[in-house]
Amino acid sequence: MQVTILPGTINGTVTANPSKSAMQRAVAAALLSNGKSIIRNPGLSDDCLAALDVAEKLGAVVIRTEEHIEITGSGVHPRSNEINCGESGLGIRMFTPIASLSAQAITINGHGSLTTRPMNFFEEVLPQLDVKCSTFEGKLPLKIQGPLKAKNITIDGSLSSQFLTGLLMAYGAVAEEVTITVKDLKSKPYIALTLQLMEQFGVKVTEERFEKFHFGKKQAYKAGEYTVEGDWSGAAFLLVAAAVAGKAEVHHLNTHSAQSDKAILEALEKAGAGLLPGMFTMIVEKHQLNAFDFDATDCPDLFPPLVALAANCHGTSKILGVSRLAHKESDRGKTLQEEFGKLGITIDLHGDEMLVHGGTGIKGGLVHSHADHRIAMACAVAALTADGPVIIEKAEAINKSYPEFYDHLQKIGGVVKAGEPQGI
Ligand SMILES: O=C(O)C1=C[C@@H](OP(=O)(O)O)[C@@H](O)[C@H](O)C1
Ligand SMILES: C=C(OP(=O)(O)O)C(=O)O
Repeated sequence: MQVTILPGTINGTVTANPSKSAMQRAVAAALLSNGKSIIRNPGLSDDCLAALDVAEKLGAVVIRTEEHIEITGSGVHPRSNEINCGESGLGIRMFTPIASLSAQAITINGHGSLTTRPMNFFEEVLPQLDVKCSTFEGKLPLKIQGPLKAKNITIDGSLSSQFLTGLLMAYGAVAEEVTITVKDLKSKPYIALTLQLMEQFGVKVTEERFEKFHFGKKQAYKAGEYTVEGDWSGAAFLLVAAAVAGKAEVHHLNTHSAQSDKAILEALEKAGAGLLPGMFTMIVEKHQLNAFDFDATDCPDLFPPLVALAANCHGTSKILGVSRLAHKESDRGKTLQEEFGKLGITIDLHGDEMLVHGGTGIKGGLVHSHADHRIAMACAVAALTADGPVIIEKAEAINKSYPEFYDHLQKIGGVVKAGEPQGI
């Protein structure tokens, strides 16, 4: 699907979409709880729907109503010997250790970019926990057979925090007096989010400097009511749109959230945007913007909106953490360089550093999302200050995390047209 975004001014109010990171974790915790959990403000992006499907296949009863989702869990009792995590990195890395809690042999699959993302971690780690595990040359499909035994273990956290999230969630159901030790953990705030969610579902883990995670007496997840927070990762695009092209008010954003991507506020502040934070609302408005330096190692999903911001800032912005992007839905450092290059913005990649030469003027043109939701959204934001329309190919990629994105962009004043521009 093609979408065309016209240059123009932003001015409007919108409510943030639900966080898929929070929603997926809540679905997993509800599956592991005994009894009925109610998830309010549920996310319905593709990654969230895949999580609900996996939870059902692993034994939960899921009922969707107009306002909320009920998940009745009783631990892992697979109804199928195959699960599919769609395109979700978090989904597969979280549900693999969870599915390993059962003694049943299970094949775990996915599609699209997930089939190219590394899964060797499981082959190295799960056998240490008495789980048989094989991959196809480090990639999907994964074949596992548990039951997982929670033991003292040391793992490498440098590739992705998602593997640790999966182990923590699974250990929460069975662990007793054991410690997970992690070396070189990246994306730490995502682990803070995992621990917070586990505690909300009744499981407490003692954490030391994000290196040691200790489980004391045996605990059990407790079913309950959970409201999914607004998503800072998706809202970052709207906040940048406001900073470069007008003004916007975004509701349902918790400034005390554990979500790593609320760090977009620091970058906006460094760039000189006008910020008016409330407890659950952010107002951003356009001011003169200057180049900024920002370390995105622990919030890698911010790279695409940061690049859209930097393209509008006078001077060269430096963003650290590019090596974290190689195994996302696309190789995002290179994808951003290629697609923003088509819009006249030069990006240099030097090791772990990205340099964005901004303020040189954004050109209209034809770009491709590479089936990566965050690339489609970054290009849409860049279009607002371009000298002509930007046509985005494979624009439906947004459905992975933020199906409401184009509607929300329109709500705050963006002009979005399906297909190629006509008579523009
Ligand atoms: O736990 C999560 O919800 C996520 C963790 C991050 O992955 P890494 O830990 O691989 O950086 C992030 O990029 C991803 O979009 C969501
Ligand atoms: C990388 C992402 O998600 P995941 O790893 O869960 O697929 C993302 O949402 O940008």
